[in-house]
Amino acid sequence: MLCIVLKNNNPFYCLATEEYLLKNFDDDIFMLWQSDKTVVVGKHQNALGEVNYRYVRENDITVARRISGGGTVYHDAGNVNFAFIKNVKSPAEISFKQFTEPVVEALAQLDIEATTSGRNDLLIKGLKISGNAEHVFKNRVLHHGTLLFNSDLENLGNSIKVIPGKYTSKAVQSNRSKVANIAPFLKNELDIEAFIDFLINVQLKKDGAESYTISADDEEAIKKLVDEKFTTWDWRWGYSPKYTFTNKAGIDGRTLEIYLEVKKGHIENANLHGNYFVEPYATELSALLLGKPHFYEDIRDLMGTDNEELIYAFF
Ligand SMILES: Nc1ncnc2c1ncn2[C@@H]1O[C@H](COP(=O)(O)OP(=O)(O)OP(=O)(O)O)[C@@H](O)[C@H]1O
Repeated sequence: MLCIVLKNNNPFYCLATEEYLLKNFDDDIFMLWQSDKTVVVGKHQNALGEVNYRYVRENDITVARRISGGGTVYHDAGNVNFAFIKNVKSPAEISFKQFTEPVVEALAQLDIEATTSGRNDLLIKGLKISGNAEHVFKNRVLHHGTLLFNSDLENLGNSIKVIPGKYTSKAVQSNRSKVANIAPFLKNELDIEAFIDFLINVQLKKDGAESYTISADDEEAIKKLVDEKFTTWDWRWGYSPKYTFTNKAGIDGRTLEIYLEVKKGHIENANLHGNYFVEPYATELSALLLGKPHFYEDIRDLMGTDNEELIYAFF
């Protein structure tokens, strides 16, 4: 097993590295990585419907999409991600427990009692400390999970706080859980670097484990994947399943009712009602929205305004 601690905190780079190692290596792999403030949505989720758009924009929180299914998680410098990549003979062989158990055992060595929940979570005293997801490629599986060590839980809560009812689709919805950090449960104080060292050393002690560093060739292929997939608008936002958006906003004492149908991130149908825009302007604007990306800059430019209440009414 190759053991890797990624030395790059760019979420797109880290997610691309997972995909690259899954699809281009033949070895079993254990990898740890961390990313700057990011909300990571599952492959089949509606990114706009999962994030608090205004909050993430105003707080420089990146939004990224991963290749595995499941719900939305928040990453920052206090969160550690682990990834197992393994060859399997048949899909029936894949179980979440097989990959969460080594993590539970490692935490037990730190005197922390973590339990697996019915869903794909790890809990301490009923609070979620880890969310897990998988992606299968040919005969290989990527299992990855988060570990909240000392994350900013206020930022976590705010960046995924959504107002229900605005977005409707068949997209996978996240299950909001009560979360906790691991650090407060430790008997002996440990900083996050020491925690990462500890986790990698637990794996390195196993038979056949060796440390691996991303090579210049790996790096080149990973960067290509970053540019061609992970940072693209089409993957991050446009990949969201078709959805409808409805909102009734009060702006400057007037009302604006918005109805949008959006496919591949682009507006296919739009209706603006209420007394915010007078006719025929409302109808004209509705027509102008067609074909435009459902995105901040596009709405702002189309409305020709910096009135944030008006722009954010569209999200
Ligand atoms: N870094 C994190 N670690 C653990 N839980 C988190 C984290 N960030 C957010 N959460 C919680 O997990 C919920 C999403 O969990 P859900 O079960 O929908 O997805 P998941 O399948 O666990 O995510 P993943 O697919 O990455 O495992 C969020 O609404 C939030 O309550």
